[in-house]
Amino acid sequence: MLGSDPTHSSGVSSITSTSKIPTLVYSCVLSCVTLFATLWTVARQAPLSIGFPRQEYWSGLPCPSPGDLPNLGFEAVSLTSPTLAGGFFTTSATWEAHSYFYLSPKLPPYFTPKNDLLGAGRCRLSKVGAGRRPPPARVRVAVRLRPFVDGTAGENDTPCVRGLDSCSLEIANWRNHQETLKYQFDAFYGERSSQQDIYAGSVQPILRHLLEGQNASVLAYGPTGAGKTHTMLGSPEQPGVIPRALMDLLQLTREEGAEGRPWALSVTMSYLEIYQEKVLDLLEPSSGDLVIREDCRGNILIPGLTQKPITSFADFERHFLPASRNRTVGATRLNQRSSRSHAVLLVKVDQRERLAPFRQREGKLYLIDLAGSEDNRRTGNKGLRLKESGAINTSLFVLGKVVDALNQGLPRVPYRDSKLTRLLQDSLGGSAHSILIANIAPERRFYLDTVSALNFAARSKEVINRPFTNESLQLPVLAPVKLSQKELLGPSEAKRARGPEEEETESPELPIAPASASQKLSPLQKLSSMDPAMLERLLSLDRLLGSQGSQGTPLLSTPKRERMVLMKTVEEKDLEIERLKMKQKELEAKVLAQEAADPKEKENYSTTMLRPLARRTVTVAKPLKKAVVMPLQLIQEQAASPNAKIHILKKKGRKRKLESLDASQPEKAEDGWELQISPELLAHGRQKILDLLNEGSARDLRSLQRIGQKKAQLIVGWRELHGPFSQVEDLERVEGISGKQMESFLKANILGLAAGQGCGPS
Ligand SMILES: Nc1ncnc2c1ncn2[C@@H]1O[C@H](COP(=O)(O)OP(=O)(O)OP(=O)(O)O)[C@@H](O)[C@H]1O
Repeated sequence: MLGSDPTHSSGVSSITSTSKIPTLVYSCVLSCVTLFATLWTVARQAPLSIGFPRQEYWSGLPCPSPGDLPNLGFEAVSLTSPTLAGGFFTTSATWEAHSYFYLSPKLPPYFTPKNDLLGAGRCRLSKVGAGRRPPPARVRVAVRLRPFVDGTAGENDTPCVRGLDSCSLEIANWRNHQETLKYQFDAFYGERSSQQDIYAGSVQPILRHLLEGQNASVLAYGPTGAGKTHTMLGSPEQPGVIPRALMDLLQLTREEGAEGRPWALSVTMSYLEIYQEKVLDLLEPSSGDLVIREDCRGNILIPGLTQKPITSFADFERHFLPASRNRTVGATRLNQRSSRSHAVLLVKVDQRERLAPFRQREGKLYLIDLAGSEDNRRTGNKGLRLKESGAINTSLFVLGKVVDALNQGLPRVPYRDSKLTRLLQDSLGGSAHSILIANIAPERRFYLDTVSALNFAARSKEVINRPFTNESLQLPVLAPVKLSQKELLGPSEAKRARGPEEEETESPELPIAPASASQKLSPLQKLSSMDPAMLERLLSLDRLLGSQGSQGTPLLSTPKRERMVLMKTVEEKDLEIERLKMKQKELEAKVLAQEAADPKEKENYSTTMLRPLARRTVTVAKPLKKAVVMPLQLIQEQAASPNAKIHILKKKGRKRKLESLDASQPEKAEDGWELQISPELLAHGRQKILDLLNEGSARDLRSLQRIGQKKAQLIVGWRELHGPFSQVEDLERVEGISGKQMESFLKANILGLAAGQGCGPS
């Protein structure tokens, strides 16, 4: 039997095998190359063409994202821990795929491994690090390895990462399972480290900067389920960074701000989450998506974000605990209570100097619990969870790009590519003292996430911040503006300007000084740095806008560009006023010249000047309004004559015109109310009203007939912008007061005065 002949069989087989070896090897290599070429194409190209985030694709592949795996210069070192590497890789099919992938000669230069070793046990710094002058404040990076949780450690489960000392750790090398990779950070906290260790070692030291008027940030970063929320929030038994920091900060501010100390201190908190690229106020969930803005000093602001004053830890808990329940969490396969959003707690410390030069400072502390990067193959995310995961991964991907751009000194840092990075703009490469706590998990199934997190952390180490003290002077310049918010804005606007929370804050210890009002009006720009004249105009305009019921953000809180446009408008208005004044002078000169040429006219003119209402008749800016107004007695005399005609001023709509009133028409004479009172009384009444218009406060103005709160504010605003009224009729020029209203106002007040009711404040 052919088949039973071992020799024959083996020989054929042998021959066949021999002849087929190259073909088999070739087809094997080809299929491998094809497989990975396909994966590469799908991951790199498909997302670009069909609009899915690339990160989504990478998260589904059996290897880390290219964004997560640049060669940072960590070099493989000798096998420090054979158990670590061997136990992990020898059975790992994924590892085989990785090694093929990363060692392929056809890989783009991005993946080419570096060969220059820097010495055992040391991470080489990235290129830009070399030769750079010592940074003012490098982002500090700590790594925390959590223990195996809830029996996740199997019998043979060895951790894929282990600590070497208080700053370094090693992890199995995916490139060569005979080696491990060593990383060095500012601090490493192993499985046994307590919440207090992390807090005291890495967070507490930066709190003091807040009292210097500088910003500080603490960010918890890492894959899902690695312990970020545990680190930041903890549990009642093991409180995390947030409660500890608040406890200390409040204690510190109480001590520093005590009576007799140079500064008065106050603390406020805001709490938000970034969920699916929406900024949501956790203290006021109904506020909807909020916008993130930047002021001229590069500070990041969120107008409309609720701020709660806190003076004690109980206060903090009262606001924070219910708000935390508003945070979006959900169950995934990897974490029963997985954060589906990035949570940001913002604590502001305001300081006001009690004595001259009355400086004020503001320090901000961001405590950020980032959502974890997710590999959706393992999370089993579908539907909404998958969508959330896409948003989380995308924003973390942008965070990686931001860190890379900062490290490479690129001219454009893509902060604006996600809400998260926009918010972190002053924490990464900005003005804050920042500490990044990279949380990692020991389980082997987290290996790739752990490597990614460590790489990100190592890259972040190189980011340089430039913290500065946020200090300004309290503003005595506001005093001449007579800034009395309550009075000028009226109750509703004043409430809006103060914000609801301030009602709770107003304490006898911190009276609302002019400067505090300025601060409320100007979170964007410290007013002391502005030209006082410009500031005054801005404040007037701001009040005017407020009084006109403008629903938008107060002027001084608008972004720089919009504010510049408004300031330009003010400038133009000023120019216009100047032009009109010039014109008025010219016309006056002309009139005088005419009078000089024609003495009769002069006589007429001087007679007119002597009469009541003369001002009205000679307003040169409105020459068409010129009219002869006769004393009452004369009019009565003329009215007695059947053919006599008198001229009175009558207005139709906004335009005044001279109407000839036939004295024989009694009903029209009735409209001429001015004729019913003596000229002296008329002149006196007008003058009194004019004085009140020019000198009265909004409250005083409300004592006038037909002037309510809104009109009073309009009048005050107009006066601030244009200066005093030269005649009562100027009221027409106030936006929102029509000619008809002006007329009835004049009539009501003068008649009221004549009837002895008086006008003006009693
Ligand atoms: N150091 C630690 N000691 C004990 N248990 C821990 C530690 N760190 C994390 N855990 C536990 O691990 C689980 C997952 O942790 P946590 O929810 O903090 O992860 P996470 O990184 O915030 O995840 P996600 O990004 O999905 O929100 C929790 O049950 C937590 O109690």
